[in-house]
Amino acid sequence: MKDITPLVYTPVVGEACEKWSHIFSEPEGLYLPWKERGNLAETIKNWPEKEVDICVVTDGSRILGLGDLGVGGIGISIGKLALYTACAGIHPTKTLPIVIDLGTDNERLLNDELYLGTRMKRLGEKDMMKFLDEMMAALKARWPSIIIQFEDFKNPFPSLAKYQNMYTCFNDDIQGTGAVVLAGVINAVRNTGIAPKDQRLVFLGAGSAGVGVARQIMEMFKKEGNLSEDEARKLFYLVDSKGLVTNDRGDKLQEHKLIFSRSDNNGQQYKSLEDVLDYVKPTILMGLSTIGGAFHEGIIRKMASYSERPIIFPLSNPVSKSECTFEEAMKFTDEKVLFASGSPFPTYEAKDGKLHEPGQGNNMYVFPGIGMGTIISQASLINQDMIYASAEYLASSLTQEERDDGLIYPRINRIRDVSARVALGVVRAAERNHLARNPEIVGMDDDTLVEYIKGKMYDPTAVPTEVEETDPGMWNWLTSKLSLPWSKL
Ligand SMILES: NC(=O)C1=CN([C@@H]2O[C@H](COP(=O)(O)OP(=O)(O)OC[C@H]3O[C@@H](n4cnc5c(N)ncnc54)[C@H](O)[C@@H]3O)[C@@H](O)[C@H]2O)C=CC1
Ligand SMILES: CC(=O)C(=O)O
Ligand SMILES: [Mg+2]
Repeated sequence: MKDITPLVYTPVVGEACEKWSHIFSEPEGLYLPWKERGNLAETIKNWPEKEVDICVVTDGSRILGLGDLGVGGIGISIGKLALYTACAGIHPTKTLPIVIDLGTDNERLLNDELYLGTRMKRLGEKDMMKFLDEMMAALKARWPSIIIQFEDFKNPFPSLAKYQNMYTCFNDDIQGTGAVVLAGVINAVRNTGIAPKDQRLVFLGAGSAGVGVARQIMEMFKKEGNLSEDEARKLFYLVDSKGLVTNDRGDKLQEHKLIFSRSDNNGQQYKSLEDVLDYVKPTILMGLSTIGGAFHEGIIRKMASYSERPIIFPLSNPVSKSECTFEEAMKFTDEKVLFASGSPFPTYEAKDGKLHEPGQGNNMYVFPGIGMGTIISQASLINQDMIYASAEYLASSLTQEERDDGLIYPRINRIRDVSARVALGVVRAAERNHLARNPEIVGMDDDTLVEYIKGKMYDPTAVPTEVEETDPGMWNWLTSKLSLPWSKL
């Protein structure tokens, strides 16, 4: 997993999405273009697999931190679903990558004669919602239990608000990221010895991921720190491209930022990150800004001057967009930082020769378990309690050895075990919320349920030898691959 995830996922998947129309070899997923509106149910029938458990859908408008990549965004749907198979054992033929093609505002793509998508400017939110209404209904009509994961939409809040109580769906960037970062923060905050009420958090980036993460951490501070909503909210300072988000900044704030907008700035506006840091003196600094290198030496040194164990999470992807590297964070904090990044970084050799491993605060630690837990429980909805449980079970899944080594996330090579634990948490939350519908799991204790989950995981090393007799789906899949050149197998 340690070797393969950087290839099928961040950072290399980002490059694949950028070059998608040039490296295209086979569809690998479903392309739903605007011109098929009114006909999406028929188009979706073209997908050859009878059973689909889960799909990842993007509109390609904000792929990692790389911006609008049009239909090239399907690479991220494919990459995420490859991780569903690798991390949670969802059978590959039961996964469906989707890109909806509503145009692109990327001039490079519009002028590229090899671009595979529709050559038109991206349509607005109203058209998108109409298209999504039709797609959601068509997916559910064909596969009634399908789980729909929304991924890398530029503005994902309206679809989440509209569909979360209607369909079995979740938004990975708001909810999955919120959960995975919360898990890292739970473990990191323990290591600082500073109580939640005395933490101060600055977020560079107030988009879907930034606000999603801030909301989840706020929930934890309310629960664990016995804080009121207002007391917890006041610990958060969000910074976007215009500076600190305040009520009197003079621009119309997007709806999702309002919850964290400050009113205690006495008319003063803080434009740069440096100014915000001087004002807040935070103990925690999060990067979800897509601005590579934004946490430069001066910023990191300031963080080191405010607390003994500064928490610095440069979470933007891919590596080129990371707000700083692990090496920089270690060097400029005198090796005291508690660190996690969205994309992988190499280990760091400290002055005393000890090797330190960076944490990877990436939603890949939770979305496979959220999907698997939903499949196992046969839950009809994915609610906030299920998302929160994924964070709690991830946080508590570290082994003693990992804790002794100072890790805040489990080692990636254990991801299958970890995903089973996360799935367990999701199932338990579904049961608590009366959403679970699988009669087989009623009354199972935790150990039995974890074994049950693991038993349902597809194991690629156990492909049956007589595939044509035992599993026609697998046979079809294999033969379709055999039409490719040998080198691609
Ligand atoms: N580690 C993980 O698991 C995840 C990481 N991400 C990463 O987070 C980043 C942001 O994703 P979204 O929030 O969905 O994007 P978004 O486009 O919704 O938000 C980006 C935010 O950054 C702000 N920003 C842009 N330029 C800035 C500047 N110069 N200074 C300060 N703020 C600036 C924008 O105003 C906006 O608030 C991406 O790089 C993405 O790859 C997203 C989801 C999961
Ligand atoms: C990891 C992820 O979902 C993102 O960077 O958008
Ligand atoms: Mg994403």
